[in-house]
Amino acid sequence: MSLEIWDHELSRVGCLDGLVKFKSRRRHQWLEGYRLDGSEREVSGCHPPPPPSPPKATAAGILMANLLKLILETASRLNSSNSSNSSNSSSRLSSNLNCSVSSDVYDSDQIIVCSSSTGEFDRIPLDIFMQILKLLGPKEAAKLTVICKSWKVIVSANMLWIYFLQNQQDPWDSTFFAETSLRFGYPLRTCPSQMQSFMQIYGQRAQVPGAIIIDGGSGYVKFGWSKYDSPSGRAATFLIDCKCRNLVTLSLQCTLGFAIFLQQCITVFPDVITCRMQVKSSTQPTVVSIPITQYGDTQYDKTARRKLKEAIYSAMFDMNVPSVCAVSQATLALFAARKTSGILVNVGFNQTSVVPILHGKIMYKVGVKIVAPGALKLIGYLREQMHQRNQNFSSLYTVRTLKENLCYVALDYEAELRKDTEASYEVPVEGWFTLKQERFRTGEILFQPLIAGLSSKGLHQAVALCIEQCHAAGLSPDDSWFKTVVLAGGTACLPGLVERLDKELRLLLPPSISNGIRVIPPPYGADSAWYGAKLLSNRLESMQRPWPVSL
Ligand SMILES: Nc1ncnc2c1ncn2[C@@H]1O[C@H](COP(=O)(O)OP(=O)(O)OP(=O)(O)O)[C@@H](O)[C@H]1O
Repeated sequence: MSLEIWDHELSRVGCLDGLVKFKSRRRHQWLEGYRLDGSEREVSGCHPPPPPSPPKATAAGILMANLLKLILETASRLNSSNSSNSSNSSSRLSSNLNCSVSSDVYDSDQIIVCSSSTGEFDRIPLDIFMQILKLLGPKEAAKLTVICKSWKVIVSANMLWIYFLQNQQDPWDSTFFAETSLRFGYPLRTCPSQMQSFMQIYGQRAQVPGAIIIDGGSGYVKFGWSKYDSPSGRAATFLIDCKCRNLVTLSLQCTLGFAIFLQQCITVFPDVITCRMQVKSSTQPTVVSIPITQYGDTQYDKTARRKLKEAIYSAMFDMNVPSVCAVSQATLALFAARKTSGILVNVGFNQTSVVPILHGKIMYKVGVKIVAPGALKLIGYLREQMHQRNQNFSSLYTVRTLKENLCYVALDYEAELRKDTEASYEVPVEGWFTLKQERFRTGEILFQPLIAGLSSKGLHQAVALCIEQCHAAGLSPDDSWFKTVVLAGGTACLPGLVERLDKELRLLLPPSISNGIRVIPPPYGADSAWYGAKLLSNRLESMQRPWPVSL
């Protein structure tokens, strides 16, 4: 058999008649025969093999892939002809392939030695072998496991499947997070038990069906498919606010947020699924995020949460959804930052919530804090300031656009007042607008609500109080879980917010507690909860058993 291939480093591989011949483009010398540990055995003028580089779909790769496919076919034929004595088939196949020496296989970061062989392929250095397998792709590589035990060991190497997982749409860390931290569902286990091999994980993930994800925000609902990179669309939900004020569907008195969410379940969600996503609700598992509505730890709050749970079930199952997973928006936003414990600060549409979460569970008994300013208040305050400066605009959309593009949070408010902060932005159709101090005065109401006439705690005070209470509660031997503060919500994208909150927390808290505090920006902006739900829905077990509802 002869084969010629080209690669970016090795210009040619000669005939496969026992020895593999490579010619280095840089050194123009033939390299022949490699020891199995990856170092070359000099046959004629050898040089060290090049470091492994990411494979490219070169002609060389395609040819090599074809070669391996050919081997696979031959091996499968051999395998089936020997199937009458299947227990010995792999060893006979090995001897057919002239096995004699041992091969080295990477297992995660370690190299383990197995005393089997791949016959003539033992002569190929492992890293080149791996490059070839990468070129083959996951489907074809998986087929090679049937050849014999040795091939199975090589092809099952974690490093290969980590590569395949890394090169999927999902970022590698999200795959790892979903598999290690979320795979057992609620309640999350502190220590994930033994990991499966990454080959199994790859195979199982490939079989997980897509789910519909609906993040029912109180201002905007975000919807889309778990298999897609980002939400397919967003729709304003705050418009149904006024309808909800009259909504009395439950015997229980409930908060406005509760009623809005219920209204969303009944009217918005069916519309999103059938009209906007154009899919039959009866065919798709669905993940729903639930805004923080009932945040106390009293019997009344617990009952309200239970009622909400039942209402979600009945609303979703009325739509014939095969399975539903409803998880708090705060928990999902924390997942998006690849965390299962920490303090989630959601700068929401109507209000801002500070939510302590331990192992994926909201710590109501420590206390969820609510501060008044949310996106709506910020927009309202900016509008007021613009009116005072006689700036005219035809819609709130203009104010929102200016907030998103010109506003920021000052690190030192007093110092910022003395600076020239004038900047302009062109809003489509409306034209150019210039803002001065409004640029940072707007975001400042998160820290000093009184500026906008709101008698609420500042965000930093609410977060510091939450951290102190988590510290005092001693819920976990690990004293650092509450030192991770994750921001979420569109308004949390305001530049400077992370730095200011970090600074204020260090000023407010004693060093023994503030040491090690980390404020993390919103992992995916306004879509953080949606991404958290995406991670959850790609979790394997999610699709295989009835899903829990967790508030
Ligand atoms: N980059 C940005 N900078 C500032 N504000 C932004 C940015 N992106 C989005 N926003 C604001 O975020 C707000 C919407 O936030 P979000 O979608 O998180 O609300 P929601 O999820 O509906 O609210 P809730 O969390 O209360 O349910 C809008 O007012 C929008 O102007």
